[in-house]
Amino acid sequence: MKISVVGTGYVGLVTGVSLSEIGHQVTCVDLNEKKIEKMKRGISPIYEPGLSELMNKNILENGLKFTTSHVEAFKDAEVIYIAVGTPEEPSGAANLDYVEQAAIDIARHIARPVTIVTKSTVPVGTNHKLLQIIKQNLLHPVRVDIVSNPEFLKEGSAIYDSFHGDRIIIGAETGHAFKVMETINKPFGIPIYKTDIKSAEMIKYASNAFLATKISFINEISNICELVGANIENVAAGMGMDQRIGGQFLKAGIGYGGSCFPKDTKALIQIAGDFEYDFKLLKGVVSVNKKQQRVLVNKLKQCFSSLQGKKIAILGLAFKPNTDDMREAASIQVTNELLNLGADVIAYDPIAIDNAKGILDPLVRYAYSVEEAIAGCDAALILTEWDEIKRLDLSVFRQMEQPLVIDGRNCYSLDAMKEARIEYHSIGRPSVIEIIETASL
Ligand SMILES: NC(=O)c1ccc[n+]([C@@H]2O[C@H](COP(=O)([O-])OP(=O)(O)OC[C@H]3O[C@@H](n4cnc5c(N)ncnc54)[C@H](O)[C@@H]3O)[C@@H](O)[C@H]2O)c1
Ligand SMILES: O=c1ccn([C@@H]2O[C@H](COP(=O)(O)OP(=O)(O)O[C@H]3O[C@H](CO)[C@@H](O)[C@H](O)[C@H]3O)[C@@H](O)[C@H]2O)c(=O)[nH]1
Repeated sequence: MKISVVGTGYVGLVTGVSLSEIGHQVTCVDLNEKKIEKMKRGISPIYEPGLSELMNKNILENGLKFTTSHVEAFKDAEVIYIAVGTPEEPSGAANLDYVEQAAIDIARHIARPVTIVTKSTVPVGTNHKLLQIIKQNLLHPVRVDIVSNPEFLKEGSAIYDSFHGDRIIIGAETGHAFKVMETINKPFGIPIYKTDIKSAEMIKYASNAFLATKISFINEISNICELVGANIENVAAGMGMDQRIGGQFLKAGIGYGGSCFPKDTKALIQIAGDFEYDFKLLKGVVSVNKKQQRVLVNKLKQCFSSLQGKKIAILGLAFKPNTDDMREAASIQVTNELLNLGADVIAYDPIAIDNAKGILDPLVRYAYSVEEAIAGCDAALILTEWDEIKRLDLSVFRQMEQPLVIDGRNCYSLDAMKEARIEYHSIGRPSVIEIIETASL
């Protein structure tokens, strides 16, 4: 089918590339000329494993196109996906300016029947509103169907997720729209769940809110583990064996970040609030997450009488491994707090440094290897569990005069740290200094 995708952020680009890969004729349109120029030259604007290769393959083999022209993108399209951002408003609500503008852009350029598919995460009721906006702005009286088709990809494994997702949600109200979506998506071979539009919109928010709840829950348990002397890794493994609970998203750490969980949890609280419903549980999830992001600095504070002038290495800046995305990364809060406490902060990330430079405080200095970051430091804080960091030869920490590692992602086994005789504090597990002290009694 002839498909256009509006917006080439994570979702738009991955959607465009994967629809092209399964044989559709795809044109991606974005207002950002620099981005489009890059993609035309085969350069992905995002670091995402496998994306650049698949994008170039589809440019060459399947005629995947990029443009800034609405005329070029919309004139022949049978289906148009909206994948523009829905960022957080100061109130927590989703900002719908970009999706509404995209709807107007579409309405002003279509001259044949079109199915509009919303991939962006939008509050319940938005698709009906978009359909109204489109109908009010049409220059030619053509049939328009609307579909809610929320996206569930995870950054860092976006390509894999597109081809191996657990389900494709299709919210529609006409037989024609369901048929078009089934035709488009059949080659993915992923189970399709058909529902009404409002339920599809809610499935997306409820799914993210549930996953965020799992994370805040396990983080609370990890804090209690530290108090009672249990080990969160063992607790999560034992819990996850119960298929009703499931082992995924039970990794304790420094809270969730990224472009989705923080904003979508707040947006759902707001959606409920619009109907005077107080979503107490989700408010708890959000406040636990805020508290959890402070856990590392609190642990560090307990190791020193003052952090004034202390040199602290930050290992990992991206909100999760295998992405250069810095949106709502814990590193923002942690570096700000350390600088406020007078520490000298030197940071390393294998991929995200360029993005970090535009986001972190200018006082943060950067290193281009783990070794360079920790040389002469008083402590190293691990914020992102990159493979490179997990696989480090632990002797590298010996470059610190008194090795002290505070790990927000539980990258190393307690036994290995004990053997390396490195003071090691992690999440929900006994501290290695205590183990060394107890063993030598
Ligand atoms: N990032 C993810 O992993 C992810 C996963 C699932 C769902 N989502 C949802 O998908 C949506 C997009 O997220 P993202 O991270 O890809 O967004 P993004 O903000 O990174 O990218 C959006 C792109 O849309 C472009 N744009 C804005 N208005 C436009 C217009 N009128 N015409 C053409 N282009 C326009 C921008 O220039 C930008 O390149 C959001 O609603 C988000 O919540 C994101
Ligand atoms: O057990 C876990 C799992 C994740 N996280 C953290 O949670 C955040 C989000 O991680 P993840 O969900 O893997 O990445 P995202 O790319 O943000 O993906 C989420 O948000 C997307 C946007 O809506 C959805 O499409 C995905 O299904 C949903 O997983 C990151 O900070 C992770 O470090 C944990 O702390 N513990």
